[in-house]
Amino acid sequence: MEAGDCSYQFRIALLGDAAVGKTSLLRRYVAGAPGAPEPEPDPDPEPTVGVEVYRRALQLRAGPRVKLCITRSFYRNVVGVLLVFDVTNRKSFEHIQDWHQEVMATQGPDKAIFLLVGHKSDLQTTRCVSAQEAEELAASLGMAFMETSAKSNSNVDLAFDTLANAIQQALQRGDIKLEEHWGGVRLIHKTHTSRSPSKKQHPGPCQC
Ligand SMILES: Nc1nc2c(ncn2[C@@H]2O[C@H](COP(=O)(O)OP(=O)(O)OP(=O)(O)O)[C@@H](O)[C@H]2O)c(=O)[nH]1
Repeated sequence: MEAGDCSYQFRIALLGDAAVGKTSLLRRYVAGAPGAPEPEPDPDPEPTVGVEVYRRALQLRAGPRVKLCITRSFYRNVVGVLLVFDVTNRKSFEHIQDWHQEVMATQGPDKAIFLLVGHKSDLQTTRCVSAQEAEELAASLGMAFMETSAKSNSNVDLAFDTLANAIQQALQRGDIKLEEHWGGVRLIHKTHTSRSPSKKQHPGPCQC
């Protein structure tokens, strides 16, 4: 596959307890796209209802471009999951394994790449989950760990970039496979998308 000939579409979900900051993280990431304004996290946003899809394109290190379709609640047919806890909320950390198991039970093992995210890293004085224990949990679940803050815009782009590049590497290794009826990953051949794409090889535009 030539990097310039095609691009990917990855479906990604952010999962975690209420109020850990999923919506703020997503909004910060999408607002960080070139040309977009950068809002402050909403100090008291309404709890999110329904499935909102956020989109942002990025360039993978290996060459291809990818469009991320990101939700904060829907986790069937996703290839990547950010498991988010709040570093100042111990319960949200303890629930991470439940979120992980729920994804595995919903779509089967070896279908998704995970990244553990300790969010609100700007709140150092009220932190109650150490980076070390989060690293240990991540290692035990076979995933990487990163701390982020939407408020101070720390590691927000890096978290999504890390997940997207890990997905691409898993695809290259064959650990994750393109499947015709699975929306987690789509491959879009740029030179063919505008004229009669074959269903198998050219799955078409974003449908997330
Ligand atoms: N200090 C700090 N506060 C944050 C950060 N991100 C979000 N918050 C605050 O945390 C609260 C919850 O943020 P949301 O983004 O609504 O969290 P959520 O996980 O989407 O919540 P639900 O919709 O209930 O699932 C809000 O008051 C945000 O302003 C951050 O990085 N640092």
